[in-house]
Amino acid sequence: MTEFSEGESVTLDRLKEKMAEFARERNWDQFHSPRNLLLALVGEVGELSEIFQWKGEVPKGLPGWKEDEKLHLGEELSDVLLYLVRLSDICGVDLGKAALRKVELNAIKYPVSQKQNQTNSITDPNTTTTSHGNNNTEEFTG
Ligand SMILES: Nc1ccn([C@H]2C[C@H](O)[C@@H](COP(=O)(O)OP(=O)(O)OP(=O)(O)O)O2)c(=O)n1
Repeated sequence: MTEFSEGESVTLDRLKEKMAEFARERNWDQFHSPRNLLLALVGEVGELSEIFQWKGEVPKGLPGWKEDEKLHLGEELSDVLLYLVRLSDICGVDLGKAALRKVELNAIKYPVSQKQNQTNSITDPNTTTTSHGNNNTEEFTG
C-alpha cells in the first residue's frame, strides 16, 4: 500500500508533492481552495479530538491502547498534517522554513533562564513538569 521503505525519512516536500498529485489526478484542484482546505483541516482536528474525548488524561506512549486504536490515531494525525501541508502549499507558504523560523522566534520569546539550566542539569525534566506542561514555571506566560 505504501511506497515508503522502512527507515526512509519523510519530508514535508514529499508530502506536498503527494497531495498535489492526489488532487491533480482527481481534478480536485478546483476544490482545494484555502478556505475549503482550512475547513477540512479543522474538521480533521475535530476527528482527532474525538479519539481522546472522555478518556481523561492519557499517559505518554498510550499504554494499554489497542493496535487498531493507535492505527486510527495515526490516520487522524495524518489527515491533519496532510491538509496543513496542502493548505500551506496552496497559500504559497514554505511550511518547513516557516516552522523553523517560528521555533527561533519562540526561543527568543521564551529564553532559557539560568535557573532552568541548573535545574535541567540535576533533574529529569519529566519529573518537574507542571500542569501547564511547561517546566519553566516562573517564566511561563503563554
Ligand atoms: N477533497 C478531498 C478529500 C479528501 N482528501 C484527502 C486528505 C485527507 O487525508 C483525507 C480525508 O478524507 P475524508 O474526507 O474521507 O476523511 P476521513 O479519511 O477522515 O474519513 P471519515 O471522515 O469518513 O472518517 O483524504 C483530499 O485531499 N481532498
